[in-house]
Amino acid sequence: MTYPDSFTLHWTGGPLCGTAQLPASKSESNRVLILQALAGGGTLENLSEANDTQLMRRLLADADATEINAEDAGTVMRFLTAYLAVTGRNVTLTGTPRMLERPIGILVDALRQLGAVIDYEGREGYPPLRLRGWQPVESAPLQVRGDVSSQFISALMMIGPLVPGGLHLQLTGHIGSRPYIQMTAELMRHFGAEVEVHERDVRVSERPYLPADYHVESDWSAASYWYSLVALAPTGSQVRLPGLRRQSLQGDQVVRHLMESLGVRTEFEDEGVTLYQMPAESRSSRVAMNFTDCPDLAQTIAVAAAATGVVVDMTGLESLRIKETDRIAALQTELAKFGAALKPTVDDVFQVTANDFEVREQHVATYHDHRMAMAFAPLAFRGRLTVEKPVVVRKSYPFFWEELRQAGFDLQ
Ligand SMILES: O=C(O)C1=C[C@@H](OP(=O)(O)O)[C@@H](O)[C@H](O)C1
Ligand SMILES: C=C(OP(=O)(O)O)C(=O)O
Repeated sequence: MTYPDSFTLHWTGGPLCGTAQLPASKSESNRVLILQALAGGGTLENLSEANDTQLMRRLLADADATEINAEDAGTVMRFLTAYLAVTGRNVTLTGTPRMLERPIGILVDALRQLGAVIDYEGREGYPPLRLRGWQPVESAPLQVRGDVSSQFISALMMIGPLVPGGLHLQLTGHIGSRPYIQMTAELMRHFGAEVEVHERDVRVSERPYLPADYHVESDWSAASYWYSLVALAPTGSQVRLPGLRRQSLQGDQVVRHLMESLGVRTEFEDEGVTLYQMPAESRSSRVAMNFTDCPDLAQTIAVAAAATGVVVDMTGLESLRIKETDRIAALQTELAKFGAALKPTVDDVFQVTANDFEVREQHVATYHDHRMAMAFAPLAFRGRLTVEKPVVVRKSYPFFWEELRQAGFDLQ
């Protein structure tokens, strides 16, 4: 699809009803691509069309490249750094200007202790990186901070079976995004690995991966935008989302509980879920939510809460500052355009509030961040709205705007 410079969105119909297609999980897809590369095979069904995943697939297939560009994909940058380090490649890893501001030192330090030769081509602790091979060594337990990005831990875990004597990580500090670590462990087991994750202790045995087939579940983070759409839509709205499972590996499935406070009920069916809008009286007036385990849901909830008038005390937002953009600053600037705020209160709490929330032809900037675009789009139920640089959705949900059009939005 081609994306214009901006989209003006507008809803003219009655209740939102129908079925929406979700992309496949990019977190599952990008792990399985690495694991199948290490295992030497297996079929992969329902691979995500997301740019982050298609990029991972292309880069893994290019065995001769001397420079690899991970663009703006955190999982690609972090997972490939570990994968390429232990496969002994001599290669430079780089990314978009924003990727060069996203830290990677914790992962590089750990890989060096495992015998990887890695240099910084620019600023210490940040990409671009120059990988110069691997002399595998048996290592003492590695101390790895858990409070910057779980992707470092997942990246190390996935190469664990190749490390002589296995891998032992001792996680330090506050551990964020823990469900993604669990997802990594589960998928590794699917490919024959022996891995144990306890509170702060991760152990992976040295043992070859086995090829295995995998069918990727739909993406729960992407589903969050449909929850928000149902929350903001006219009375009586409901949407069916195929491809989501009750037994999910994705921590963002917690959206179904969080969204109850904002008036959306979930019903599981054999092949997916249906979301129902509940009466406005069923919404909470004030609620506390912690995003330590599900940072990618924070923007969806902040915008939906502001629009529905639910005061949310948000915690666990620390990692938002180092994602595709500083998501806290971006939310603050964009919410202010609608008469809403995300204000620091006490002890790392950010409170979402809205006075006279109004949608009247505002332009939402997206900061190279797919989640800014998708989190604000549901506001089009409340008035005409322009989303700038809609191409950003390519990263995780390339056909998002098509789905909105199918659902009945006017997009110009
Ligand atoms: O491992 C993964 O697939 C991801 C982990 C999370 O990142 P952090 O661990 O940096 O919070 C999440 O925000 C990202 O979208 C995907
Ligand atoms: C943070 C995200 O992705 P990544 O860190 O993989 O770039 C995201 O998809 O919201």
